[in-house]
Amino acid sequence: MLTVTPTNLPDVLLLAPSRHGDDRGFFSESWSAAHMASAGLKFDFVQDNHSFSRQMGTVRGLHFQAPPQAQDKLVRCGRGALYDVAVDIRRGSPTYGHWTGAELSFENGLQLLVPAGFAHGFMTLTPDCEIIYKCTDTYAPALEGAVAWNDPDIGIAWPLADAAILSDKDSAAAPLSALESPFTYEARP
Ligand SMILES: Cc1cn([C@H]2C[C@H](O)[C@@H](COP(=O)(O)OP(=O)(O)O[C@H]3O[C@H](C)C(=O)[C@H](O)[C@H]3O)O2)c(=O)[nH]c1=O
Repeated sequence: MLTVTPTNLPDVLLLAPSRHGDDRGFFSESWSAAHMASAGLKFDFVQDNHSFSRQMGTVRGLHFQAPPQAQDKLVRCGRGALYDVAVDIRRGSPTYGHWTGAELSFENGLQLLVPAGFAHGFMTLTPDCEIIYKCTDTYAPALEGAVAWNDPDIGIAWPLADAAILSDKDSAAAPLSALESPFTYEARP
């Protein structure tokens, strides 16, 4: 069973696969093409990513891959907790530059569906935090792009903004205003 909840950004969805608890713990079908199809969702995932961040307050993002290898992502937290964020970077979108965020954790089992056309990033809320996410295209470093995590024009309300730990790459990312976005908004039929 899969529960799908809309967010304030159309196309970015919060998914909750059911968990079967017993005295040992729980079992969950963390991803099922059948459950996705039942919810009207079809994504051909081809790569799983798994990253580990030792320190609370670690920020990775905001990143995207440009077409022709743009990636839809289905994100979950395997250990600890994190604040996951998507930003609409589709030129012409009525929600261009708008963001949505959700706390994903081992405990809540929630997942965020971040379609291509959205920059993705997260901030860890615990030490020793693991993120696991499925992607619909393979890694293409030449097509990677980034937007500043703390762009004031986006205004993401990061939970631990004063304690952010970033890579040099992410510290140097430009604001959205400097981006020639490779994505164009197409209204759903
Ligand atoms: C993304 C990626 C990276 N790598 C290698 C490249 C580097 O040697 C090393 C670390 O890469 P990076 O610093 O780009 O990792 P993150 O900062 O976690 O980047 C990710 O952060 C946000 C949250 C994302 O949504 C993207 O998937 C991705 O951009 O892993 C690979 O081998 N394959 C990959 O798919």
